[in-house]
Amino acid sequence: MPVIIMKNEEEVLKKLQNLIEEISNEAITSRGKFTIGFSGGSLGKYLCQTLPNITTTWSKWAIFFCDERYVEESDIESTFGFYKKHLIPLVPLTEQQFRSINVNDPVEKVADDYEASIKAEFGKSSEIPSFDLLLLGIGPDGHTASLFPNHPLLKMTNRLVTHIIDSPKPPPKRITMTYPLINNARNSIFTVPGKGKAEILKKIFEDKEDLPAARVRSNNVYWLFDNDSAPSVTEI
Ligand SMILES: O=C(O)[C@H](O)[C@@H](O)[C@H](O)[C@H](O)COP(=O)(O)O
Repeated sequence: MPVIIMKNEEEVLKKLQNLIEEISNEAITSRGKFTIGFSGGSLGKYLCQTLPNITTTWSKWAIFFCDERYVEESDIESTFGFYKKHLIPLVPLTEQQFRSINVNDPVEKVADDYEASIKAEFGKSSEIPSFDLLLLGIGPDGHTASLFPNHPLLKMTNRLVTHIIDSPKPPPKRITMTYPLINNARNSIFTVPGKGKAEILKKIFEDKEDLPAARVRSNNVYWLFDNDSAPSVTEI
């Protein structure tokens, strides 16, 4: 559970950049590709600021979403829509390298198909896939991906991807990775600089509240804080 405290957001983003570069190149060297999960929210801005500076083999990247809103790609709330508009012009990635969703299908089917596409990406073995890296955020209520406090999805063990229709964070309908998939990742990174994250990180690290983000147990979980967000206790 590496907790890394940097001086400020700029230093946090440099650390994020270095970790993504290092993890991507290890994955490509060892396994011939790099499987990564993007989240929405402020991570989008962070990736636009960092990914253009890394040295990697972009064609080997397979990009999925830790969660995605059930909206048209053209909708401002679409996470893929954000990356298509703001990130793709900055780096040598193609749209096809992103596994987006088809909202012409019911949300239940979208989740089923997304799970099937992840299994296909990793080969149909019965093993739970191990993403090389999941980039996660944390909401003010301690949610991560679209796993919200006290929600039944927190207990789901028989699915890798599922759907939610009552997300407390709009929009209400989403698909989301579940803990069996998230916790089998080789690495996950929470990029959480800034005063705005201090309170929720205090709840998790100092008050030991059992919130959804605190339940992430990927093989390596990196918490990237800065002096404004870092709790006084850094063990959970
Ligand atoms: O699509 C989403 O809504 C995200 O995946 C969500 O889990 C996000 O990561 C957190 O809400 C943190 O968002 P911020 O980083 O913008 O606070």
